[in-house]
Amino acid sequence: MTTKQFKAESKRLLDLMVNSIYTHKEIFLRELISNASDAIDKIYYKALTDDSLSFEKDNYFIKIDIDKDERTLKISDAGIGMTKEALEDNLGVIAKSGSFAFKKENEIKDGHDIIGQFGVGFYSAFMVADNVTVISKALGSDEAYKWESDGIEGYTIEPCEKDSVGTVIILKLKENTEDENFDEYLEEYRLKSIVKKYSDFVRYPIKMDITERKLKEGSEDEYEDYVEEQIVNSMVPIWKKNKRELTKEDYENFYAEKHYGFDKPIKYIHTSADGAVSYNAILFIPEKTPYDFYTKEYKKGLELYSNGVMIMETCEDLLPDYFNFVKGIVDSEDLSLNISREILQHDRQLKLIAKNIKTKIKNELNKLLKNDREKYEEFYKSFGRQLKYGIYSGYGSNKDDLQDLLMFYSSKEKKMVTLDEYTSRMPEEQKYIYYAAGDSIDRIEKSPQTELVLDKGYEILYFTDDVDEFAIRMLMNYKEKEFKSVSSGDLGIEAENENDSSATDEENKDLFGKMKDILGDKIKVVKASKRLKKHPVCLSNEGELSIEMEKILSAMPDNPNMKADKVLEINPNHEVFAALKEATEQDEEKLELYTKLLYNQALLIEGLPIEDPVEFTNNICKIMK
Ligand SMILES: Nc1ncnc2c1ncn2[C@@H]1O[C@H](COP(=O)(O)OP(=O)(O)OP(=O)(O)O)[C@@H](O)[C@H]1O
Repeated sequence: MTTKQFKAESKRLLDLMVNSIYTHKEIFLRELISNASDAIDKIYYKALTDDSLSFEKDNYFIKIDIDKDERTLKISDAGIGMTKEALEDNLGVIAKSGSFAFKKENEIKDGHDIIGQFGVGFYSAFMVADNVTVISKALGSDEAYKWESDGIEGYTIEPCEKDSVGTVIILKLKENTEDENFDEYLEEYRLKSIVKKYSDFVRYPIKMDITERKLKEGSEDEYEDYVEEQIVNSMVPIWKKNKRELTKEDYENFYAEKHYGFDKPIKYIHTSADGAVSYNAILFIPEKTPYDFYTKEYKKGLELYSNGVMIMETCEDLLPDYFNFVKGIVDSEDLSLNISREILQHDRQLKLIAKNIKTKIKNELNKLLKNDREKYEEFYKSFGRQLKYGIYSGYGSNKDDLQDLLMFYSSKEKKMVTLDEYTSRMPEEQKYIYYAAGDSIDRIEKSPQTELVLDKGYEILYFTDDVDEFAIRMLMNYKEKEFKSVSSGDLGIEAENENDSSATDEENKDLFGKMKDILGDKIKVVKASKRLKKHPVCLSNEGELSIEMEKILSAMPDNPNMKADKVLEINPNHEVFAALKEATEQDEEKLELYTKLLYNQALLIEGLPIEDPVEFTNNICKIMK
C-alpha cells in the first residue's frame, strides 16, 4: 500500500489550520458532527427527487463512541458516504469542499441547507488526534474504503469491510502534554457539554452511551452503574419553531437558559427573513442593565449560528454600539461554518443581517414607546443613556434611528416626554426647543436661568445625564427646530420693556467695566440680565461650550481643561444692583467685595467649585461686620 502525499498547498494549509485557524480545539467535534449532519442531509435531498430512495427519519442519527483503552473517539453517521474517489478528492485536498460542489451540482436553494462550504473543517480533527481513520461506504456502492492519515506525511486508502452505507471517523487522540489534556475528549460529560454548546440544534439525533447510576435491585443503599444510549442534543432550536407554538414562557426560559440575564426580558423579538439573505433571529431587550454593563468586561454581540451550528459566541458586528444591550441569537444558512472573525467583518451577508436587525430593533422600540409607555420608560431608565451616547458618538449620523426614541424630563408635564411631544405642542412664536442642563431635576428647577423661559410659558427639557447636552449638540435640531440652552446668550425671546438690558448695559458701562476688571479672565463680560426675575445674579455662556459641558469635561480623567466663555449676568431690578451702583461711586473696595461675592454665588448656583473658599467665607464675614 502506498502512502499518497497531501497536495503541497494542502500540507501548508493543514499546518496553518491545526496551529492557528481555530482558537478552541474542542470545535473539532462540531466540525465532524456538522459533516455527518451534512452527509445525512445529502441522502435526504436525494430521496426528495429519487423515488427508489426512501428516508426513514429514525434510521438517521449520529453516534459518538468512546474507547478509553484505545484512546479513540468514534463519530459515525448513516449519511451519503464517500467513494474511493470522494475520499481522495475531499480529504486529500484541503480547502476543496465536496459539500460546495454538491450544492452547485444539485442547485440547492432555499431551505436546502448544507453547512460545509469551505473545506477545512475535517482537518480540525488533527488538532486533537495524531491519527485519523475514515471508513466509508457511499450510497449506491458495494465497496467500502478506509482512509487513514497521521496528518503529516499523507494518507493511505484501501478497501475494507463495512455493512451499511455511511461514514465512521476514528480519532486516535494525542498523548497529553504539559500544557494540554487530550484525555478530556474521552470523558462523557465533556463531550456532552461540547455537543450542547455547539451542536445542540443539529437536526438529527446525536447519540452517546452514557453511564448512569441506579439502586441495585433489592438493595436500599447499594448503587450500580449502567450504560444507556441517550440523545444528547435537543435538535430543534427555538428560533426555528413556529412563533404561534411558542409562549412568552418559552422565550423567557430560553433567555434564562442562555444566561442572557437574571432579569426577565422587557421585550423579545422573534424574526426571520428570506430574500437577499435568510436568517432566523431571536432578540431580547433586557429590563435591567447587566451588572458589568459599564465595565470593560461587558461584550456586546449576538450569538451567531450557521444553520443550527454555533460559529461565534458573541458576534459584535451584528449590533451597533448604541444597541449593545440587545441579547440573542442569529442563525443563517448563508454563512460559512469556518468563517474567521476577520473575514466575517467584511462579509456582505453579515452586513445585511446586521442592517436588518438594527432596523428591527429600532422599529420594535418605537412600537413599545407607542403602545406600552410604562414599559418603554422602564427600558429608557436602563438604556436611554446608551441611545443618547449613540447620537453623540456617531456625530449625529445615527440621528434618524435614534432621535424619536429619546426622552427628557419636562418642566411642564413633570414627567418624561419625547421630542415629538415637545415640538407638537410648541406655541407658534416659540423659536427654539429649550433645555436646561444640571445635576438633578430638583437643582434645575431652582436654577435662575430658567426664569425667563418659564415665565414665557415655554416648556423646558431637563438634561440630567452628562451625555445629554453633548448628544443634543450633535443632533442640532429636531423637526427643524433648533435646541437652545436656557443659559445661552440669546434666548430668542423678545425683551420686555422693563428689562431692556442693552439700555441698562450702556447706562452702567462704567460699573460693568470695573466688575469685569476685578474678575479678570474668569469671565468674558458682565451684563445686565434679560432673563433674571427674582434672582440677583447668574452665569450664562457665550460660544459653543456650555458651563455644564465644562463641568463634565473637567471631571474626566484626562481633563482637557476647556472652559466655557462665561457671562456674569446681574439683575438690574434687584436690590443688590442699587448697592453695586452705590459702591462704584463711593467705595471701590466695597465694589470689589460685592463683585467677588456675587461671582462666587453664581458659581455655587451653577454647581461649580469656588476657587478660594476661604476668601469667600472671609468676604461674607466682612459684610456682616
Ligand atoms: N461524514 C462524512 N460523510 C460524507 N462526506 C463527508 C463526511 N465528512 C466529510 N465529508 C466530505 O469531505 C468534504 C470535506 O469536509 P470538510 O469538513 O473538510 O469541509 P466542508 O464540510 O465541505 O466545509 P467546512 O470547512 O465548512 O467544514 C465535505 O465537503 C464532504 O464532501
